[in-house]
Amino acid sequence: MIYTVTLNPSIDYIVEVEDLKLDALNRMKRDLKLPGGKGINVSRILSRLGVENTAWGFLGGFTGRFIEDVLKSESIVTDFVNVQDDTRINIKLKHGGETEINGQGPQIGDKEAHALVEKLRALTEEDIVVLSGSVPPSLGGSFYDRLIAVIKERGAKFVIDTTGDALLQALPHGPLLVKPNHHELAELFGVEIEGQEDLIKYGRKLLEKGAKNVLISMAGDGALLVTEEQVYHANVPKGEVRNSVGAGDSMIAGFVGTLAKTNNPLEALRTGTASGSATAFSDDLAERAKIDSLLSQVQVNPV
Ligand SMILES: Nc1ncnc2c1ncn2[C@@H]1O[C@H](COP(=O)(O)OP(=O)(O)O)[C@@H](O)[C@H]1O
Ligand SMILES: O=P(O)(O)OC[C@H]1O[C@](O)(COP(=O)(O)O)[C@@H](O)[C@@H]1O
Repeated sequence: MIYTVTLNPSIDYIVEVEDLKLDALNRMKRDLKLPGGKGINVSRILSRLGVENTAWGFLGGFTGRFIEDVLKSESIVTDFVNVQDDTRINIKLKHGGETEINGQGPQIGDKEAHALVEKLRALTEEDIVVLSGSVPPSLGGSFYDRLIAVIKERGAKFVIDTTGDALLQALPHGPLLVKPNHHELAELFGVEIEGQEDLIKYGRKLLEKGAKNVLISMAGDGALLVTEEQVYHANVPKGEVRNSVGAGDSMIAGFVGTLAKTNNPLEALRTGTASGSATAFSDDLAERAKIDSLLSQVQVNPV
């Protein structure tokens, strides 16, 4: 079974304006409220791909109820710890470009944090846990370490999609997959990355530090999969970009769901890329039909 963990879910409030004017009244051309947070996005795509999964994390208040209702309407199994404060609302402002303003997240107390850790004690060796997104400041920087300790104790595998120290600290524990985008990879090592050779060089450093598979996503330029054996490149299919929020999460869902089913990293890369692009070409996360229709356009080649 695949479990996703979203410590800091969000309602993604997508707001489109014709021409953004600062210090003035702007009127929305269009707006859309979507359940968000990285693990939740992974769960929604896994379920569209027919991969059984359960969504774990923290939800609170009227915003939390909205998210839970949408997930239930999509028949996703949820098992969230309830918190007192409202789940955050992240603003995704479309004004020609895409400007994102993400909230800090609610206050989470020791009791609630402990309740989530306890849920992980039911894991088995058959399970994969996808740890995705930022950690609300009230949980403290090392909360993922606490979860990883229980995952390892239970013999389960994990994927981690986060940034900075939280990601670096997780590497020695051998994550099945990490998926930095090209900007995050450069930031992680505090370097400028010039081209494919540099991407591979720093991708290999993540392998040396313990990751089993390193997927480097490059938005419209596709993705590189760096493994011990080989490096592969996947191209992106053609389409009109509508909303790239959640593209990375969709890629992780496609990759992990397919790897769990087939144990074939190349098929996983192909489905992951098609899933990411299908979401970039959709208003909300991609529907299954769109992912399937793009699959034949994705070619995976050794580099
Ligand atoms: N502009 C785009 N055109 C086509 N595919 C895209 C585009 N943006 C994202 N994708 C797809 O989604 C994947 C992940 O996107 P990316 O933006 O790199 O991740 P993140 O959302 O984590 O920053 C890409 O590898 C690609 O398959
Ligand atoms: O936890 P963070 O890092 O603040 O990110 C949360 C945001 O990331 C998203 O999950 C989208 O992530 P990606 O675009 O990287 O796939 C949004 O739904 C959410 O608003």
